[in-house]
Amino acid sequence: MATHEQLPSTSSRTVIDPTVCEPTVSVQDKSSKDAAPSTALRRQEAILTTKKINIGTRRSALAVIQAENVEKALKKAHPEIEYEIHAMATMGDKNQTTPLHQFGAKSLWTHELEAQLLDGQLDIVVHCLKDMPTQLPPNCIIGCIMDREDPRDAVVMKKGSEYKTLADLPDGSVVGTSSVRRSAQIKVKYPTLKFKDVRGNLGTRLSKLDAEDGEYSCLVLAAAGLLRMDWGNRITQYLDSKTPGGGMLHAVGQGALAIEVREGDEKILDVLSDLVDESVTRAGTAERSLLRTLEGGCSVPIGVETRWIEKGKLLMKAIVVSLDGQEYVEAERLDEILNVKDADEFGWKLAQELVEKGAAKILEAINLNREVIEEGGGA
Ligand SMILES: NCc1[nH]cc(CCC(=O)O)c1CC(=O)O
Repeated sequence: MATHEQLPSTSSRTVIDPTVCEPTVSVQDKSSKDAAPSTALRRQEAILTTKKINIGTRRSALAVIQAENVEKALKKAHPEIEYEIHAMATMGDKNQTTPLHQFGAKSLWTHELEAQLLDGQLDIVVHCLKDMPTQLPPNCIIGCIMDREDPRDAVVMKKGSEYKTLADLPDGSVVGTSSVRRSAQIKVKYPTLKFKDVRGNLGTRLSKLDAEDGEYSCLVLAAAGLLRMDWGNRITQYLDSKTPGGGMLHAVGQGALAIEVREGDEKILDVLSDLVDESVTRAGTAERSLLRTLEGGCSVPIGVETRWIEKGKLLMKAIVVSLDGQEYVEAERLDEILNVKDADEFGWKLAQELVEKGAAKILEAINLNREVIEEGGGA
């Protein structure tokens, strides 16, 4: 059963309708927060008593850049507070050989950091929203979803390649990706391409691609990671629903940064409220609600694309694909989304639409015959 992103319990924040579903995880909704009369005063007090914030992150180059971006934004909003970044290796970073599906849930990238957060050694943890499980552990919540880098997937050709797009590649060319969402969607449009797993952080993956005796013709990666690393010049094609010759939809949460905090840590929530991007929070919440409704605890090859058509009107497209690309179900929905609760319901409704169109059958077949149903492999 799907459960909603729970909102913090103070009256100043929106509360999910408990009759719809049991709340488990929280997202800070700035609009509802600002509505509280005593907010300004309480925030001022909280900020005055917060002296230092310990920021946790994975230790890959990309993760550290992301944490530094968060630190920069926090310093700008609250220069009086001291910040320290603690970068640590998670299980996913340490073990690059065990097939991802043997680890089970995505918490592979988040577990150790969450343990330190709950212990009090860390005050906030910076994550790619995409890497966060849709159900967080008890007492952990999303305190802030920040602005979003380009959410699209992108093609990176091997250095010196004469090709630019997936359509250019000769039959049998090998595309490097560990994401079944990517391979399944690409198979729909380009059935003659082959796929091979590629693991490691972004730098490692690019050197595997460029190696002289390398076996990959190209990689498909999140544009966001490449752009944050300043490797945007390696991108030869962006993939989205409108890509000529056949596009694809990105992962839930892709491109957005999220900050995880201890539930009830009002001081930290108040400090973070300056970093909240409301549009991204709502779009990200809708995407996660769709995933939570469909996945039933497991990762699945589903893609999404969200776009604000005009103020308050969100368009979401979604696709569920069989692993071989032979079957897929698509749906889209346009609705007025004024807060996180609307966004949560919106994602749930689009998931229902996909199920009605046959997504459940595709997902069932995948769950019965599970292989690497995991997004990515670390960055
Ligand atoms: N799977 C790992 C991962 N998690 C987040 C990103 C990219 C950055 C982002 O989405 O914010 C990546 C790399 C990739 O998929 O290419």
